[in-house]
This record gives sequence, structure tokens and C-alpha cells, in this order.
Amino acid sequence: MAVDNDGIAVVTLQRPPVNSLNLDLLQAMNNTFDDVAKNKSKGMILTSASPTVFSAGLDIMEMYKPDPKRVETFWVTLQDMWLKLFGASFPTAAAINGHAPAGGCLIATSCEYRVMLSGKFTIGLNETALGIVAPTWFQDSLRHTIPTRQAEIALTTGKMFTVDEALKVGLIDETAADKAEAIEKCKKFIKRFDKIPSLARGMTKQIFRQEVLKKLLTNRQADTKQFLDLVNQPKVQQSLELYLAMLKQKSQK
Ligand SMILES: CC/C=C\C/C=C\CCC/C=C/CC(=O)SCCNC(=O)CCNC(=O)[C@H](O)C(C)(C)COP(=O)(O)OP(=O)(O)OC[C@H]1O[C@@H](n2cnc3c(N)ncnc32)[C@H](O)[C@@H]1OP(=O)(O)O
Repeated sequence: MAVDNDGIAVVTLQRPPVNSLNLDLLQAMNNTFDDVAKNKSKGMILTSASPTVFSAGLDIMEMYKPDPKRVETFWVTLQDMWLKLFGASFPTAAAINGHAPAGGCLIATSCEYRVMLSGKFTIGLNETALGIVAPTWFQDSLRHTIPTRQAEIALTTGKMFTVDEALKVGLIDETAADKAEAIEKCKKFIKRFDKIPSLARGMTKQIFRQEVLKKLLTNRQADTKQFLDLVNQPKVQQSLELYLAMLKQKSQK
């Protein structure tokens, strides 16, 4: 992860080849978010070092034949990442310079503003298409971004939106021709708060988001148990094996 700082922290996800979210990356993100808060940055922009993938979502290897202690730590660290990002008092934006499926879409929808590169990229919560259920807080992040009816249809169909579709439904706020332009547009969004007192801004954001945050905070243990029960089911392990094989086959073509 690289952080440039000119008052606005630009945090670049850098875990080749596809920025899949494993335990190490999630821990690094959490440390970085804490640093951004401590350094009193004006705001934070999340982007990717890959020219084609913002993030491929959760690292499936963390869930396939998992070590019991590690997979639990993995999930709790993912919850922490979401609580820190969705609940950040500083302004957040995502310069989405590539595909953003599942956990990649979760990161983007946890930010306050999204700029995505025009091109053949897709974004969405595709869990149902994989035969799994997007956790409540994944669903809440989408519902917080696009109208409820569109969110329900997107979640139940596992829809991956093209850039044009994402713009039309409000899943992204703007498009950009390249990464530099996407970052500039995100900076412009964050600079809109230059004349707004930061305490009032931060508290307003937290009040606006508190219901959704509270849901996970009060249900953390149950959420973790639900994930662990699911991930340890033989049928889920079988699906993960097939999905991994499919991804491998596709990447070797
Ligand atoms: C599936 C989980 C099931 C059950 C768990 C139980 C339930 C609770 C969990 C609920 C929440 C889940 C949220 C998630 O985020 S799950 C992950 C969903 N992600 C995806 O479906 C994306 C999969 N990847 C892709 O579609 C493409 O890789 C992508 C479009 C992002 C990029 O395509 P590109 O052509 O550029 O790269 P590839 O050649 O496909 O991939 C390169 C190598 O990376 C490996 N890869 C890709 N994605 C993942 C991943 N998410 N985890 C681990 N590894 C991944 C891919 O296999 C290639 O590997 P090699 O063959 O090079 O070794």
C-alpha cells in the first residue's frame, strides 16, 4: 500500500495480481485508515496500483480449507475495515480504476464518493450469482448508495453493473478518462468540505450512518458465527474449490 500526502491521502491498494483482500492487506488497510485519522488529513482517496482491477473482493484462499483461528481473525479484521471506512469521520472517495466485484464493491460503496474509469470494467455485489449470501453490512452499503428497489434487484440477481449502468443508477458519481483524472475528481469532491467545519461535517456523517454501523456493532459475534458456520459447510467448500478452478482455468486461457 502506498500513501501520498498533499493534505489529502491517496491510498493505493497494491497486492498483485488483483488486490484480493487477504488478512495481511486488510490489516494494512486498517493501520492506514488509523494513520489517516491521526494525521488529520483533509480526506482519503482509495485507488489501485493495478491498471485493470480495483479489487477482486475477498481472497478466496482465506476461505478455502481455512485454518480455524486465521479465518475467524480474517472475518473480524474485515468487519474492522468496514467499520473504520464506512464510519470514518474524514471525507472518503474511491477512484475506481478497474473491476470492483463483491468485496471490491463493498470498499467503494463504503466511501462517500465514487469516480470510475470509463471502459469495460464492472462493479457490483455478485454474491448470489456465486451461490452465497452477501452479509447484511455488504447489502446495507449498497442500499446506502443506490435506491432500495434497484439495490434489491441487484443483490438478488448478483448484478455486475457496467460503468454506464453504474452511473445511471448512482452507484458511481462520475466517470473519468484515466486514473489521474479520477483522483483529481475525487480531490475536487473532498475540497468541497474546505469551508465546512470538520466537526459538524464528521458528526453529521456519523449520525447519517449510525443505524447501519450500530447493526453490525451490536451483532458482531452473531455475524462472525454465521460466516464461520457457512464457510465450514462441506457444500460451500466444494463450491469454493470449483470457483477457484474456474478462475484458474480462465486466467490460463
Ligand atoms: C466465493 C465465496 C464463498 C463462500 C464463503 C462464504 C460466505 C461468506 C462470504 C461472503 C462474502 C463474499 C464477498 C467476496 O468478495 S467473495 C470474492 C468474490 N470475487 C469474485 O468473484 C471476483 C473473482 N475474480 C474475477 O472475477 C477476476 O479475477 C477479475 C475480474 C477481478 C480480474 O480478472 P483478470 O482477468 O484481470 O484476472 P484473473 O486472470 O481472473 O485472475 C488473476 C489471478 O487472481 C486470482 N483471483 C482472482 N480473484 C480472486 C479472489 N477473489 N481471490 C483469490 N484469487 C483470485 C485468479 O485465480 C488468478 O490466479 P492465477 O491463476 O494467476 O493463480
